Amino acid sequence: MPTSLKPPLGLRFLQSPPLSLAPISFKFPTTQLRRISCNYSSFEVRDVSYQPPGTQLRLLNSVNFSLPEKSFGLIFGQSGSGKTTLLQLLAGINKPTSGSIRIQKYGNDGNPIQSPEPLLPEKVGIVFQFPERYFVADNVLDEVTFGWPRQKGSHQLRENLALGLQRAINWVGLSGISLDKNPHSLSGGYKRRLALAIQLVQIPDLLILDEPLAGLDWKARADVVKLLKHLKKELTVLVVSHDLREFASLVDRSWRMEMGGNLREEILPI
Ligand SMILES: Nc1ncnc2c1ncn2[C@@H]1O[C@H](COP(=O)(O)OP(=O)(O)OP(=O)(O)O)[C@@H](O)[C@H]1O
Repeated sequence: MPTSLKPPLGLRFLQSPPLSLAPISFKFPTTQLRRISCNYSSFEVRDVSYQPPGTQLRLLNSVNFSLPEKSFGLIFGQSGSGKTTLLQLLAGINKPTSGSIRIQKYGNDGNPIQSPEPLLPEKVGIVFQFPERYFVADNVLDEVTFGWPRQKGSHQLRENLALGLQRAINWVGLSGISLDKNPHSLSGGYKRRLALAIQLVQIPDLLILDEPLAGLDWKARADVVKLLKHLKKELTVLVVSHDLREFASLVDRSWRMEMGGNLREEILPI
């Protein structure tokens, strides 16, 4: 059967019982984001320092910054200054030695409306540098569903994942490609789209990208920038990059990471 005639992704994943997957609007409905229109939240990093366990090295030094929801932040700085180290803390891969990483909700008067909540690692999507190097499957469907629950009895969860997957695939513009395709045979730009879709299945509170343009040709770079411009309307996006000019039109806040792990707010030096 030609791939284009195969059942939609959700059906193929869930198999039984079948889902009715009528055309879905892939614009993120506000209700699905669980956001209340008159309030807003901000992702906040307070006094975060980091020493790798068992060392005396201080890689991050009392880092403070915040990023309101649905905005685009860019961190730049010299190689070896600590940018990736910070992203790893935000994604929960390592724990800060001190300080907090949290979500603060505000009312429309600008005052906090409740105590801050910790940013949960499962609510952070992270796309590492050269994500395609970590693809493990030999087709797009397996790549994107890798790690999903396989056991019976979790139908609701799997259904939500499948619907989220369809939405993510459409959102990043991958709906036209065959799910049987080997991820490694995709173009550079489409590999990055796939890596993004994997992170968008469950809508993250924070989407982090480490050098998302690295290794791409000019056309793929322009595609990824355009895609992130679109994503920014719906998500809070934090990017680490040296490609300041290409991101300039998207950036709401930017910071320079100085050697020694000191972060300070700075407009892009372009
Ligand atoms: N676990 C660790 N133990 C000791 N040193 C480390 C550890 N992890 C990172 N480093 C060092 O911390 C410094 C910051 O590294 P990091 O990868 O965060 O920098 P970066 O700003 O992301 O650099 P690049 O732009 O090259 O990716 C580097 O000197 C690195 O060698």
